Amino acid sequence: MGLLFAKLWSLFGTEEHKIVIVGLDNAGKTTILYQFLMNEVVHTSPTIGSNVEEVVWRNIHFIMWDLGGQQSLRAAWSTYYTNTEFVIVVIDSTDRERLPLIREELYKMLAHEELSKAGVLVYANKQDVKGSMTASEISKELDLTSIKQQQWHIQSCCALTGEG
Ligand SMILES: Nc1nc2c(ncn2[C@@H]2O[C@H](COP(=O)(O)OP(=O)(O)OP(=O)(O)O)[C@@H](O)[C@H]2O)c(=O)[nH]1
Ligand SMILES: [Mg+2]
Repeated sequence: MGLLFAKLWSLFGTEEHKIVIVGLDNAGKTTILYQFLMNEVVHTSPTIGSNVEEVVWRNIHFIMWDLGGQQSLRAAWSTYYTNTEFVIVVIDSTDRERLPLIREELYKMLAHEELSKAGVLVYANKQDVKGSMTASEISKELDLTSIKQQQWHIQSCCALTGEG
């Protein structure tokens, strides 16, 4: 009986939630992952493939997949979507020129069957840089209010300080 209980408990105790972090190259995804993990800024280089880390917060285990954002790697994003509960979309708020491209990638991603019930968090990163776009500007440009199927939220942040 005790053994069974322990087994059940361990099942609940190790409940895991899968999160994928996507966004164009240089957006700050890897920096954000390690900010979550260690509250520290690590020196990053462009991610080839993915990084995966487990972040534990109040006994809840989050398995976070940080995907490479370079063009050649974006086609592989969809192979990570199975069982994903949350998607974090990281945007370089200084990168005005590529917003149309971000928009295209975002809606392509949201149309995926496996993400139809996922929660979406959009990070407007690099708010420390002067002249960066605000979260509301980005929200407007990306037409986020047109997203009806998923729950979404946009949050401005700075991965270097951990703000947001
Ligand atoms: N000023 C500023 N720079 C940042 C911020 N977040 C990340 N960076 C810098 O942006 C660069 C790219 O960061 P990464 O985290 O490697 O970007 P990535 O999205 O993982 O890029 P890929 O792996 O190529 O897809 C690094 O030089 C970071 O130090 C921020 O909030 N402000
Ligand atoms: Mg990276």
